[in-house]
Amino acid sequence: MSTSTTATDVVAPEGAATPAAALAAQTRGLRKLYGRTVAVDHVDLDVPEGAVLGMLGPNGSGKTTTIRMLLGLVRPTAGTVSLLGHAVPEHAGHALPDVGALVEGPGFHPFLSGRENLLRMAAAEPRLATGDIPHAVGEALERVGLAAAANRRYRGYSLGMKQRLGLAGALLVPRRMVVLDEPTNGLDPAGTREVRTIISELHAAGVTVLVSSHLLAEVEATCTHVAVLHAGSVVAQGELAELLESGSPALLVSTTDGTAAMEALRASRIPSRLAPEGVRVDLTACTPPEVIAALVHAGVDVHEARRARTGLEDLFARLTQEPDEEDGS
Ligand SMILES: Nc1ncnc2c1ncn2[C@@H]1O[C@H](COP(=O)(O)OP(=O)(O)OP(=O)(O)O)[C@@H](O)[C@H]1O
Repeated sequence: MSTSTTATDVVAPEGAATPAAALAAQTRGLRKLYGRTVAVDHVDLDVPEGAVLGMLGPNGSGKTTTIRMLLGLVRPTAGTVSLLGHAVPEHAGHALPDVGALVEGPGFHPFLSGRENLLRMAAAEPRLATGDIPHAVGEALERVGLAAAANRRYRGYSLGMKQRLGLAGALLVPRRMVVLDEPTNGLDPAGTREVRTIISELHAAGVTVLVSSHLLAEVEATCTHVAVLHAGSVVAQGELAELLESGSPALLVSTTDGTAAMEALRASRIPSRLAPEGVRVDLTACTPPEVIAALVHAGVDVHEARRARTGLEDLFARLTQEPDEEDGS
C-alpha cells in the first residue's frame, strides 16, 4: 500500500515536533475545498495516544478526506495536522514509518500475487531489514487470514481479500499508530470479527488506532473514543462512555404494572413512555427521587430504577440530524 511508504522519502528538517505530547494525532482548523464543495470544515480532531478512536459519519461527511489529510496524501486548503508530533505534510517523513494505514485504493499491482505485492511494499519500509522481509510478509498474510490465497494474482481477489491485503500492509512492521479507513468494507462476518480482534490486539499492545466506520455496533464494541463527523465538521468527540452518558438523561423503572406507573407519572406531569426494558422516564425536568416518590405515593411497586444509557445509535442520530428533521417527534 502506498500510503505510509511513498511519502516517507520526504526529507524533513529537524525541529518539526509539536508540543501535543499526549496526542498521537491532532488537527486544528482543518479545511478542504474541492472546487466549491466543502469536504472538511474547521475540523479540530484529537486522537489520544493509545486510544482506539472511531470516526463516525454519514456518507460524504468528510471521514476519508480527513484521514487522507492526516496521512499527508491530500494537502489541506487551511489548517494544521500533527501526526506523532510532526507537522504533516511538511515533515510527514518523520512520522509515517511509524504509521500503518489502510486507505481506499491502495494501488496494488493487479498481475502480481498478494505475496509479491506485499514483498514490494515491504521493500519500501524503512524499518524493515532486507533479510527480515519474507518472514514479515508471511506473518502479516497469516495475521489477516490470507496465507492460503497469498500466491494468487491480486486481480482475482474479492473485495474482502483486497481489504485483507491492505490490512496486511498496514501491519508489516510494529507501528505506533494504525489508521484504517472502513476496514470491514466488503468483509464477511468472519472477516469483520477478525478485524475486531486485530484492533483489540493493537490496542492491547499500546498502539493508537484511528478507524472510520459506518457500523455503529462495531465502533461501540471496539473503540475507546469517538469522533462524529457531519457535513465536514466534528459535531462531537471524546471518550465513548462519556459521550454515551451525555445524551438526554432518563431513568428506567421496572414495576409489575407499567400502565399504573405511566398513569401515576402522568398525574405528576413527569414525561415517560413504555419501553421494552421498563418505564423510561425523562429526567430533563425532574430528579430520580421525585420519580420514585410519585410512583410509591400512587401505590406502584418499584422493583428497580437505574439510569438509562443512550445507545451510540441514538447519539449518532441526534448529532447528525438535519435541522429540518428535528420537528415532529
Ligand atoms: N477528490 C475529490 N474531488 C471532489 N470532491 C471530493 C473528492 N473527495 C471527496 N470529495 C467530496 O468531499 C465530501 C466528503 O467526502 P469524503 O469521501 O471525505 O466523505 P466520507 O465521510 O469518507 O464518505 P463515505 O462514508 O461515503 O466514504 C463529499 O461531498 C465528496 O463528494
